[in-house]
Amino acid sequence: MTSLLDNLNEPQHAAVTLPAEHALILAGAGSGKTRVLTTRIAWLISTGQASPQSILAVTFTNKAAKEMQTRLAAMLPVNVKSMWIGTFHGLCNRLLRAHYRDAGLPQLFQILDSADQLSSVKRLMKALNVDDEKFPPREMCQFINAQKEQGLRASAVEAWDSWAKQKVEIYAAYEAQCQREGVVDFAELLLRSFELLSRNEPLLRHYQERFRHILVDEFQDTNRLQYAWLRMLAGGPANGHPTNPLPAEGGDYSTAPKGASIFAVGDDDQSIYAFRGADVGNMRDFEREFNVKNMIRLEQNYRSHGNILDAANAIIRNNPHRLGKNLWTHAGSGEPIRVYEAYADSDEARWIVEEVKSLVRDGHTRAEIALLYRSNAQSRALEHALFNAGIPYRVYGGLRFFERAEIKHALAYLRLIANPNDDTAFLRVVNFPVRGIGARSLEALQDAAKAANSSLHAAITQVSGKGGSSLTAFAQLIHQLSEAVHLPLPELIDHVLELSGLRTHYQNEKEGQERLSNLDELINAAASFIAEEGTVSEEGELSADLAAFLAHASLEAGEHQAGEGDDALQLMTVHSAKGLEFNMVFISGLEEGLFPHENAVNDTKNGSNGLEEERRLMYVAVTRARQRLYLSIAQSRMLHGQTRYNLPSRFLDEIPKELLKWLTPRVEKQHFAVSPAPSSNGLKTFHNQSPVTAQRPGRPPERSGFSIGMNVHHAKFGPGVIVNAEGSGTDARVQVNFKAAGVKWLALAIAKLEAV
Ligand SMILES: Nc1ncnc2c1ncn2[C@@H]1O[C@H](COP(=O)(O)OP(=O)(O)OP(=O)(O)O)[C@@H](O)[C@H]1O
Ligand SMILES: [Mg+2]
Repeated sequence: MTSLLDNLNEPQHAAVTLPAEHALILAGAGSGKTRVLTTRIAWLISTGQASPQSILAVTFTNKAAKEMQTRLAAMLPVNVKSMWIGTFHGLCNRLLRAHYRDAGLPQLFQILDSADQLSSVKRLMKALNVDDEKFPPREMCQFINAQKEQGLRASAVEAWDSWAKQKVEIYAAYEAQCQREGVVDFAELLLRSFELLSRNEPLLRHYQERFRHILVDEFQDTNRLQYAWLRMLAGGPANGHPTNPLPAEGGDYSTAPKGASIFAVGDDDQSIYAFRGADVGNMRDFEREFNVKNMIRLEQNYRSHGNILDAANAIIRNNPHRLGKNLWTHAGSGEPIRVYEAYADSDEARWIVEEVKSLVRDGHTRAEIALLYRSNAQSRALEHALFNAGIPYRVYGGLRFFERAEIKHALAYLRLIANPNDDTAFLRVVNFPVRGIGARSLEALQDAAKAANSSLHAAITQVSGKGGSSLTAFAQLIHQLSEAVHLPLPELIDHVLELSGLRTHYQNEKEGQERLSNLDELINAAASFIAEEGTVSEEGELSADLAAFLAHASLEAGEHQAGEGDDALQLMTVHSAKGLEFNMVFISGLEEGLFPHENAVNDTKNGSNGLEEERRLMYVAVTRARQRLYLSIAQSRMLHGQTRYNLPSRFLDEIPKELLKWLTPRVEKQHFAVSPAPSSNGLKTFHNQSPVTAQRPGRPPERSGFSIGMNVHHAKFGPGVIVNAEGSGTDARVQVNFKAAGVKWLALAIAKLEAV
């Protein structure tokens, strides 16, 4: 047993062996928070202080949950699979599955992922004849999710003007639609399970008595509802007001009689989900409300070499509102941080490919090399170059396996087997593969469903004529598929692919080969899912495996993909890299406007400063690296169909110069070789013709002394780079991307612009 505690430093040891009381471990990146949390679970169990069943552990991703289970399994002879270790969504799903009746859900309720939610809202707004320009569906989804994350049902949202009232009405109609269809979105998983427990005293007591130890990783990124959920489970008051679960000011629940102890670990400097409602204030509230006596700080970093850590510390120091801590390491300073300034994104990608190749030649495994970027849109150019170079890579969080169209089609059939009233699934495949059901029949069906307040499936009998008979044939197909529900899951899927016509459809499609192999991969995924997590169906019960697999497909999308065992380069956004570590890390696209993201720079709403959050994100990115860190910049980049010219990110300037090794000369002034080309949206775009060495002058304004790509200075807006130009003589205007002020058009005759 002492071996469990070997290799812990003093504060880590103290944290692992704290008495069963509330505790907050506040510590920087790579200081061993996750390791401490996992070791504490093992220690509690192996010393007999806790049974595996009495532990609830919350991780940020499913990948992290799996890693924790693997580590625990290596430390302890217990069945870790049955333990409650998972994400908030995963744990809530488990709770709702176990108590679906009490939660007012069908047994095989389906989970809507974000894309499903959007299409569900769009469909609803169309049915309600709501102007989607005035109420963009995407914003409606954000609105609905934000309400749910505050614990507010539509009936509890206050609206003062007609615009707000209309939003609340859409929210209410959306709630009704989801309920009718037996589906829940991500935010609903949490709210529904919160309500389930807060309204069901015996059930709450059961779980409160069961979970004696609640451990939460990445606590800084919990939102208000998640915090309230934890607080309730831990034996805080059962929260009298179910529609408003937010903690009352000044509550002190530390004396609650049967309370579990909460062991929370987090890092305020790594809070990167404020834009999605996460609230660092939860750390302060936790400390105050639970009267936390055990506060431990860990400051020794075991992950990164000194130079990397110094860079991270230097960057985060620019944020004013920190709880304050500094990381240090015993490891030597290691190598300098390599910086490459490319003239274009294609050049950046090419350079990364060459570096990766040479790392692999030197014996590094690809799985230990990560390629990080701020936005998903950046991955396309990188993937293209990697694909052409034949480098195996895996994208986390991009277009994910379970989100591919052919997979969603197959899953839609499975969802209809589980629940024919799932209208989202119904509409996805009612005429796919094509079976002659036209828009008019569907409109008639939707009208009938609306009149009868029923699902589309239930309204089929109301539609007459030719459309009606095609719809009836579809209903028969679903019925026929449902009769096979007791087949083992992989066989059921195979059967569905065959009978639905999906397989034939893709066989006849020119480029269908990849889609067909993805569909086969779905069967494999189901088989390995059953092997790993298989459930035991009770007599007469609908296939529990099917329900579990569908939940898995919604919740785990993207976190692991086919061919997991291969040695592949790891591609992901910085957000999805949280908590992970790699020997070699590339951070690409370090440009103003991209990282920090332009939307964030001027964003100060919700009391959270967008730029500070971007800086924390940069801190997360840098601290993923163990041995070597590469930073890259592209002077021009194709994004969303336009070429943009950007300045290097301000975060680069925040790293002390002596830590950096420039692989390209730092050229102060760049001329781009550009030629204007018309684009379909009427905007003028420029395409790079050749590398910067070509030195062809930019286009108009002629003789003005300015050219595209030139660095300039403006008395009010400060430094920037010219990215576009039009007109000539006194009409000449240039578009400048200013480092601090963003992109602006200026008339040269008026603006006091200086070349620098
Ligand atoms: N006492 C120690 N001795 C040796 N290695 C350690 C020690 N503590 C932690 N480590 C190692 O340091 C690395 C970072 O630990 P861990 O991932 O737990 O940090 P963290 O604080 O959770 O980081 P993050 O904030 O990025 O989530 C891991 O590889 C871990 O195994
Ligand atoms: Mg961690």
